[in-house]
Amino acid sequence: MRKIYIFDTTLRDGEQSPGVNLNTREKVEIAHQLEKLGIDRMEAGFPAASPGDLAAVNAVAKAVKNSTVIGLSRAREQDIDAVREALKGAQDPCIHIFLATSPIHRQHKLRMEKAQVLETARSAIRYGLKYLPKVEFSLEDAGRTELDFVVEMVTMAVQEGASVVNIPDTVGYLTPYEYGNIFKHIKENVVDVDKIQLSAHCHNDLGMATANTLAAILNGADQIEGTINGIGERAGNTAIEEIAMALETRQEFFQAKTSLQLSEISRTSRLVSRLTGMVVPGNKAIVGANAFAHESGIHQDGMLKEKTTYEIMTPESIGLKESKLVLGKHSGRHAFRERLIELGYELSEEELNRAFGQFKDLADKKKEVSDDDILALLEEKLADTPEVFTLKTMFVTFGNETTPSAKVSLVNEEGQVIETEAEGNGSVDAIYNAIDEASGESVVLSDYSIKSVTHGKDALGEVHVVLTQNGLSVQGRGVSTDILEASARAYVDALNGLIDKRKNYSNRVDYNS
Ligand SMILES: CC(=O)SCCNC(=O)CCNC(=O)[C@H](O)C(C)(C)COP(=O)(O)OP(=O)(O)OC[C@H]1O[C@@H](n2cnc3c(N)ncnc32)[C@H](O)[C@@H]1OP(=O)(O)O
Ligand SMILES: CC(C)C(=O)C(=O)O
Repeated sequence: MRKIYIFDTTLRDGEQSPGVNLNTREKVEIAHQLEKLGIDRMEAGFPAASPGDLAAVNAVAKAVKNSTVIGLSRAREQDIDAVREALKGAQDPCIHIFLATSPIHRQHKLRMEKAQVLETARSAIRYGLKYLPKVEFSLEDAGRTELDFVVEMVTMAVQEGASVVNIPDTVGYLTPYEYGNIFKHIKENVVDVDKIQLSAHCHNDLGMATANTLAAILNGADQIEGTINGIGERAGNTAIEEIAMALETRQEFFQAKTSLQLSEISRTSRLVSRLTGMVVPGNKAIVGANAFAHESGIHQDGMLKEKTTYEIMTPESIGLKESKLVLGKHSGRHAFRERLIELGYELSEEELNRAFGQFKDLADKKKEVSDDDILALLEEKLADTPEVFTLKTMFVTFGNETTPSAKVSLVNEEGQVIETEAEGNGSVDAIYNAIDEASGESVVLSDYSIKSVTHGKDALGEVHVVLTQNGLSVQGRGVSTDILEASARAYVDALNGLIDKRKNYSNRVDYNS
């Protein structure tokens, strides 16, 4: 099967994402992980950009043993010299020289005629090859370049001895049909085209980077360029993990493969996200938190019966442990029962129906129902919880340069008012510390969530907490237009439930009897 070479530019085009700035140590850490992932070639930076980038590229060049390390350069001798300097010590160095070829870039940016572009690129490739063993040449904005000029430029690069010629859709303008067609045209019209590798480099401005890259592969591209998590200039680049998994999952269709260690994908994605600070959206293909999570009852039922009903690839294949069945308001009885079994409960049909009803009520109010919520539900007494404590007053002091503190007064069953004051890491923590003192209870806050129940500035906030104490879990809810008050109410509600549950523990509804 045909091998597709993977050129990673997370450290160069990826770093061009607004707000991202990787230091040398971070670049080297990512480079090591890219090696583990089995990346064939990695672009470590643009050495002429700054002395810092030159040093970082040099550090990567020296650290990496199993991939080609590449430095980017304009078609200018000073940039090429910077790459020479930066790649000193690299096992397998390569320079990547680019020059824009489209009419828009020629006229407005470079202010060059076609012939000047051709000759500038030719001289740069020659100069590069004097000092470095391999040159990749990119026709920046090839996607908007006249096809006959693309052929002329690629022919020149082949004649000058470039190893790889890259055809970027720099501004993410093309459709898969058009982009694939450029590769087909080059293959059919460039003499000796087999002396070079053809490379695809796509941007995601119209959300077509992955589709365009796959179209290039179908039309003869030997190498694809992209970044981890698809980060990069503007809307980003082709996400390498998407290409790798598309080729893997649809091997019979593409008849091409990469030599990536697919089980390193998840780890690489997490590292890049952490070091760049670019959060991966939950619904991102392959590496998003929801990519292997199932929430709706019908899907969860299918997954429990046979995973291939709703999963075209396994989470294990990218290095994750397992799929997630997320319990929420769309979940059904099958998934609920399965989770109960995992938690150690075997319920009768009647018990299941009752617990499922309570679960759906809770799911209507909470985005995701956790195991602690379920345990709290199962262990909850069916009668109304008597109020041992009620919240009378609260007063919170917060300033960004002072320690938050809270004064709380609770009324107990005997009608006594207990006033306490405590500090905390934040306002809610201070309130909870004060309530703990007033109630004399010692509990663990195992879940806290807040949501707005209505819309607008005067929206009601609903706080949901789960408290645990010696193996008992209880949930509590509080609603108020003020989120601090809602937080206090939820906590007191849960404390009352806990005290009541403790009293009645021996008589509790035993679902396992
Ligand atoms: C599509 C891409 O992603 S390309 C990579 C983009 N990445 C970067 O630009 C990051 C690093 N860049 C930088 O740090 C700076 O832009 C530098 C150091 C490279 C250049 O800085 P400056 O000398 O101040 O130039 P500036 O960036 O303002 O302008 C670019 C100049 O390069 C020219 N230029 C642009 N591309 C090329 C090229 N491939 N080859 C030769 N010259 C080029 C422009 O025409 C312009 O020339 P001019 O000054 O004669 O008008
Ligand atoms: C330098 C080139 C390859 C580039 O990043 C682009 O055209 O998008």
